[in-house]
Amino acid sequence: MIRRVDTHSGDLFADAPLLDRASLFALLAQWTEAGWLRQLDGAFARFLADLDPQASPATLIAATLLAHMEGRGHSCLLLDELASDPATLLAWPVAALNAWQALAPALPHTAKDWQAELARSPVVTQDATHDTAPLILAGHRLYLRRYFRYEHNVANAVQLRTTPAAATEAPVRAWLDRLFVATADSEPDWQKAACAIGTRGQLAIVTGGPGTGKTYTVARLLALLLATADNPDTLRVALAAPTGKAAARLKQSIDGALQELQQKVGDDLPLTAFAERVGAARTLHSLLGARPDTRKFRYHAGNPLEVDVLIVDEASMIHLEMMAALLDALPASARLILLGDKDQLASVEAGAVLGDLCRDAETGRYTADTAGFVARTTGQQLPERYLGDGNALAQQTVMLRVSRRFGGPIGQLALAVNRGDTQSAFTVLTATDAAVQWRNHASPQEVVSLALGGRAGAAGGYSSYLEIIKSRPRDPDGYEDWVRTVLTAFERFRILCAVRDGDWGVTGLNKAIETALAAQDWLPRNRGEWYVGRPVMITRNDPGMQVYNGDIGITLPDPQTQALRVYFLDGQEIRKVLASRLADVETAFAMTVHKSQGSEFEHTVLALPADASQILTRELVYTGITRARTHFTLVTASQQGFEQALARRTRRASGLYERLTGI
Ligand SMILES: Nc1ncnc2c1ncn2[C@@H]1O[C@H](COP(=O)(O)OP(=O)(O)OP(=O)(O)O)[C@@H](O)[C@H]1O
Repeated sequence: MIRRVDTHSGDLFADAPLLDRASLFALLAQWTEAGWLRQLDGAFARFLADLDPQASPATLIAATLLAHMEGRGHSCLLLDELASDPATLLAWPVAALNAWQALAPALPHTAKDWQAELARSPVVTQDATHDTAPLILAGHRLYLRRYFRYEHNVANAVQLRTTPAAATEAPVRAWLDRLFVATADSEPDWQKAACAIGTRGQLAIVTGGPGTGKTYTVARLLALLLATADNPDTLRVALAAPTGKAAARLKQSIDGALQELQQKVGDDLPLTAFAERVGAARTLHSLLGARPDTRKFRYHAGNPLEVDVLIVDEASMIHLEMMAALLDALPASARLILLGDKDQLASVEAGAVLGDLCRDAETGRYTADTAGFVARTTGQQLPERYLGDGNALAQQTVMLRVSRRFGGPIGQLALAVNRGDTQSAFTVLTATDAAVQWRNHASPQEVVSLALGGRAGAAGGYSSYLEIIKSRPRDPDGYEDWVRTVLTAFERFRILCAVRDGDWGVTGLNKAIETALAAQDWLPRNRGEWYVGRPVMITRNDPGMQVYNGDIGITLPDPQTQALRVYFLDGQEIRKVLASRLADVETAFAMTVHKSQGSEFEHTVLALPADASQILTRELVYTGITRARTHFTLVTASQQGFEQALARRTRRASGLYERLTGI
């Protein structure tokens, strides 16, 4: 019988563990108290124990871990890794792992043993279609029913959409030769190939790092689709992205690219009128018709979106549930084009959908059939090294490999980090280039001083937007323009954190920055929760008020009533909400790297604590660096923490790739 566990060492104060239900729940309570599990994880096991009074402790512990892993972004629990390498899978602190090891003799030893044990319980099924059990066992993967269904639906929809449809190749070739300039490069023009591939099948993915021309390419693909459409006047195109900011940026870039193309193609294609018809880009929540208090959207298979072509940018931020909802709402006849950087951090919520979908993007793995199609439609032969036997999705995926505006030190640093090449990263960080600076062995105070404008030559901290706030116009006519200037100035500089809590985290730094700005009279010294100049981020969707998770606004007085309102900028459009009506917000001088996805700032500061264990990953550092447009400052507590981050990859358990590949 297990009586007690030492939460420092993980030692069990008992001899050999003999696991029964009561001792299991006592143990789970201790693990929760120690912070190794969430309350929810144990509560889920209790719920299953009520459903099946015979459920074995091993089944209940698997359920607890499954809930726990879902909370950490995994779509399933990998039983083979749980048996063979729990330390890597669970990534728990040493004491927790010791406790797990002490328990191990009482648990199944191999993946097969786990499967056999789980299969015995009526709360687990291997037949998801006929049985309503809450847990689904699929080989060595254990799923919550909800996630199994999402993954299954996404895989099915992707498979249906990637069946190549017969494309009329001659007009595609003719238009592609007009839209792209021929190059003498030995590498293929992947942008041109992406456009060709985008015309066959009902799904195409264009992935690439920042500035590789994803929007440039998709604007040409739109022109191509318009030029080759049976009924171009009625072609319905929608633009969307996970956040309002990313959506506004997408619309702006596409409009710009179409305007430019209009000059190229003259009267042969009405691209300017087409851009106007496309309308504004929406957030995915708004496109799908999110409703308050329900996970269900207004648009779904029974009430599909009225669209022929849907372009979704920043697809790395789309979580599994959202991707399932998006594919469900899209009519079979519609074409979906996903744009995104597969190397960025995955969504906060469970799933790493773009990463899973782009598993073969680097190597291409194009079949002879695809290579033939690309050759006929673009006049380019794909080099041997990109040929292979990839799945149907790999045939519809193109990776853009050349960055057009990211070649300097920031681009070099991003590349080195993405490869895990610590040496090259240090070479860039220690070179004396104004674009990249590194403050090592720093304290959080260093970050605060940067927020006050402590770096010459770069967008200088937050004082510049606060300076503009001080010159509020008296004339109400000029008010909107002033609001726009304030919001634009705020977007020039940002502090990104790896963690939420502590001195290096979002909460600690926000507080310290507020205090420091107030000490220099940039902010009111006596301020309540809401004050003029407070930047805030929305932390929960509220479709009723049209504010969405991740939206960033600034608190300013209403020109008529002086009541404090939060103003948001979508492209050039201003939205405002009464501050007192916003419940789910946090101050946004410092924000997490996760929440910064889809945004770029002239000067980005990335603050990395010495030890944030599993949170500090290569993807996190890469995402942080690639938010910087002209200046990047890395602030680290220790060099070792940075090195460890580069060595650590984000891995999310999922069965999506295997489903698509039929493994
Ligand atoms: N083939 C090309 N020839 C000339 N300019 C190009 C080409 N491809 C892209 N560009 C230019 O490079 C810049 C970056 O392109 P674009 O914005 O499309 O990249 P992106 O991958 O969408 O970037 P982000 O990651 O920021 O969304 C733009 O100014 C674009 O006009």
